[in-house]
Amino acid sequence: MNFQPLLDEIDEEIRPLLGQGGTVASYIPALARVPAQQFGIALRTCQGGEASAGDAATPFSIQSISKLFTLTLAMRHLGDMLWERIGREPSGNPFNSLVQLESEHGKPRNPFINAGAIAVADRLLSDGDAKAELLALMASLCGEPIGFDAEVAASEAATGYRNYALANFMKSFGKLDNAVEAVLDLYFHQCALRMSCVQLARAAGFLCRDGRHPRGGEADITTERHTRRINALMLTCGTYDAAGDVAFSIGLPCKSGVGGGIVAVVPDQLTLCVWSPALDATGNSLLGRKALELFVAKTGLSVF
Ligand SMILES: NC(=O)CC[C@H](N)C(=O)O
Repeated sequence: MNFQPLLDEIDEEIRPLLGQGGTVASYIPALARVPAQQFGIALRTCQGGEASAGDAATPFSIQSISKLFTLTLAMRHLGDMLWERIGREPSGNPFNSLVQLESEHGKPRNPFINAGAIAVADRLLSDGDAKAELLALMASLCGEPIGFDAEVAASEAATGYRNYALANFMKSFGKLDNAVEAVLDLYFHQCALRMSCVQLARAAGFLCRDGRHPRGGEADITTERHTRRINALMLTCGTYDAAGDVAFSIGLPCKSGVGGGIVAVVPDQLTLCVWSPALDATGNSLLGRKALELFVAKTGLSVF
């Protein structure tokens, strides 16, 4: 199927809504200065067909979408042992919340909230040069080099008080093996990966191919079993305390980031990435969600 006319149509419907709501993340200058009036959408089928519209080639800070890729690596390294340190339940709380950690003895609810991703980063660090491994994975998935935005990484470190609090709290429960500074250095860098919608739709391609490499011919990224589990976690936890509403209104596994990107998966069919920097109160892209709702309404594609 040729999705290009559909993506053009969605772009035309979304563009008049730009600037009409939401706020760009402002906790660091590099994100605060991103112009809100941008929208991109890109799609890749599991056979490799691609379509894109709007600002789909503009690189942005992928932020929490990176949690998808570090989780994939950690599941590869640790298998089911990973779940000794990290839960699989939606948190129902904001992504950077501290409240559940105390009563739950430093075990984060899931790998997609900040605490969970910090715990994943700790596990990866114990297994070698995690930054290099992450960059190699992203380059392989995209077929071109992907880099960290040094300014974003430095600002995340300079202002990441809550993330330091989360990491120190987990360390106090004996739930991080590595030094807090080293764990957060990896976490801040993964958040600072810069990619476009086109690159993210490609990179997530293994999630609609039962874990096989998006471009085929190369080693599998992960197993079919892990892929099913990653997609399940995206559906239940990938958009934080909006996950229930996203499942209700979109019905696809999604992973968002405060840079305004959302990756979505239609298992066995395609992966999508939408981007628009203005966020709703839950830290998810307002028009990104709207665009995914339009996509599902127009195609009838959903896991339900
Ligand atoms: N939801 C997000 O994208 C959060 C990422 C952000 N860098 C943070 O750690 O708070």
